[in-house]
Amino acid sequence: MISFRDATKVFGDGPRAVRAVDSVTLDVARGEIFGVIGYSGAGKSTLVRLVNALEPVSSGQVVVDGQDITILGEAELRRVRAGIGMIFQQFNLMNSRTVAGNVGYPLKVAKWSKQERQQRVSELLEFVGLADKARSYPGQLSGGQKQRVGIARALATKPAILLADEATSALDPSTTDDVLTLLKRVNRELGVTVVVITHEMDVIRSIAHRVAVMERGKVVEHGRVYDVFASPRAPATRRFVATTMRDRPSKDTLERLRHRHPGRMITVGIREGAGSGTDVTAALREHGVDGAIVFGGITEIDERPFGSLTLELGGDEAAIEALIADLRSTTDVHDLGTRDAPRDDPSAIIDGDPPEGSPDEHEAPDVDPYGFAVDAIRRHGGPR
Ligand SMILES: Nc1ncnc2c1ncn2[C@@H]1O[C@H](COP(=O)(O)OP(=O)(O)OP(=O)(O)O)[C@@H](O)[C@H]1O
Repeated sequence: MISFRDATKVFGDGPRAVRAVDSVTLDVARGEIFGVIGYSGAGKSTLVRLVNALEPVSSGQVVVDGQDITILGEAELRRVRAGIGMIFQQFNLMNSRTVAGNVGYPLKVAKWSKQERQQRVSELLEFVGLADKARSYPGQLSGGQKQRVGIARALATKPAILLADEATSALDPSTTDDVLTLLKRVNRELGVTVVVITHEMDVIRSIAHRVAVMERGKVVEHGRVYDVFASPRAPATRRFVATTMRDRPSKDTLERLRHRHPGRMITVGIREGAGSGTDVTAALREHGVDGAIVFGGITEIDERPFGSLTLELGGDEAAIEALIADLRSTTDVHDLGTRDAPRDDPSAIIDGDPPEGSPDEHEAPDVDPYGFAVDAIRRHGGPR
């Protein structure tokens, strides 16, 4: 549906030039929810603005629904833009118009008749659950309701693509969930391809099928959300995953755990199929080892289970070793040792450090290039 081919956008020139989007090659499939995540200034907004040609590329190509939009004239671009809806962090509603007036505005511009407009507006308000607010003004609505109006307006002309630029960043957690659920319905029920831009990995985890991670204008990693969560490669990706998955004990938590549970502890990755919660229970039973769950969390990504459990093991030493070896054949296991003989520290994962021996071990910065300290991510990026 959308193809970036070596797409580059440079602002300014000479030594002050900023490569906001730097040689991005990426495909967004028809009918999917595609997430783009990155810290402030990574180039996310510029990337989506290339899709509706609000910004022209400096070089490379952007192909939308089979059409190379980098070679189109203004009149043709207007037609392409009509097939693309957009929603924003600050909603961008017209305060002097009613909800119905806002939603119907694009139809007025597109010269729909009054009767057709009225019918389409009530259909849209019904879809977003605001049928009773047609005559209200934006000032009388909550943030979540305003974003619903934004979504209804973006869908008015039946676009095939919806671009959502930080659409939930101004909303509280439960309202965010409602809006994300609505975006899922837009995708599933109306077949609209949705591109979601965000700095919150929770948003990606909740709705995206695939994700691209951006850093300094480049896509540093992309793939299915489940795969990216299960084995994040780029340091930036690991930090994003750590902000949303709080299932592994941090250094401080581990210290407290060791105090309460002096025995042998392990952290076991829980995945779909092999390495599932059921497998862990079966392995414990098979090896005659007791396992007390002392920390952890399992969530769903792309409707598949994902997370980890930290267990304190009790029983015969040899049986425990055999159990760990067995679990290691199907999933990742961190052996935390005992209080008196501590081993692996799973907070290495939370800190975003690459596992030992990985190629970018020496590249993982404590502070990202935009001065966003890892500590700050931990403090402010907690679970919603
Ligand atoms: N119109 C512009 N003129 C000059 N520089 C720009 C312009 N738009 C964006 N930039 C620069 O391009 C880079 C990428 O910006 P962009 O807004 O795309 O990032 P972002 O990831 O969306 O961040 P944010 O979430 O803060 O908007 C930044 O360094 C920004 O300052």
